[in-house]
Amino acid sequence: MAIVLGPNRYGKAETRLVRVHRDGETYGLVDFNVSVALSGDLAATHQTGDNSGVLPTDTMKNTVYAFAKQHGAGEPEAFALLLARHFVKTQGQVDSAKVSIESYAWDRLGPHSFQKRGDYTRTTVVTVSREATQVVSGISGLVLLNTTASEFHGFVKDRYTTLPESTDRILATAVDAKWRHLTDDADWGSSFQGALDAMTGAFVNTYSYSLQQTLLSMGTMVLTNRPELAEIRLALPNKHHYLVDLSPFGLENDNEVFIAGDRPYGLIEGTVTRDDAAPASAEWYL
Ligand SMILES: O=c1[nH]c(=O)c2[nH]c(=O)[nH]c2[nH]1
Repeated sequence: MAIVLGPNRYGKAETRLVRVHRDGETYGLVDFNVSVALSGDLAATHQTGDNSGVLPTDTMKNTVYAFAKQHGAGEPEAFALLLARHFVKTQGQVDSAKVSIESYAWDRLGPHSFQKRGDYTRTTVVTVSREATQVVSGISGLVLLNTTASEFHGFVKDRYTTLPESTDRILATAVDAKWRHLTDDADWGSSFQGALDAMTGAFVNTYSYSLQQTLLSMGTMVLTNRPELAEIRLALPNKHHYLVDLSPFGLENDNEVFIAGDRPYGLIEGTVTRDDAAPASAEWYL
């Protein structure tokens, strides 16, 4: 009886690629989650640790980003075929390359602005006491992205600061907001839609030097457009998109190829208030 190595494969799973295609004033956006798995003559690394036939998974990730720059990223099938054929063609020890891509859809809001497809959640919390009634409406999971018109620089630099200054970056967030009504009587449906349109419009139209600035402009637009509202609270995660350094491959990256970060993320929170509004009931502050 012998104990033998059975079927095996290896690769880089879930490379998060965001590819911005700049076509004049209009920007395209492709959002992929790419997984590569190679199989072939890989016995040596398992049996003796001889890695002479092992293409590092790190290289697979780099290949995804380099190919996205060189060939663009369009239909996921075409991009997957390109990658899979590359690994089989260039690596003699590889018999088979499996490339899986999840593609996330974004709907266009403007020349460089997008909303992630998929429903947000509309929320409400009503509190009735003997003295007062408070109606709070809100939204969560509204994911917005600007491919440009966002900068972040001039910030504090201490001995731990490594963040490069940016004069052109992706700005993306998942809006989590709650707003309180002045009264218990409104056209709730159009009030919600109006608040949503105001938030989205402000995100799209604000040339941003910080997500904090975008937050205030979103809150201000909501209160300006919706006289029935007293106050809005916004929690905006900064969904970071990191520019990939393609210089080791002799490629420029003019804000075209990004790693979509997961965590940690910046979290920017703030309240915007109509200063003559009656104070909220206690629940608002809990
Ligand atoms: O808009 C931003 N605000 C920040 O406070 C911050 N901090 C950071 O690292 N990146 C950003 N971006």
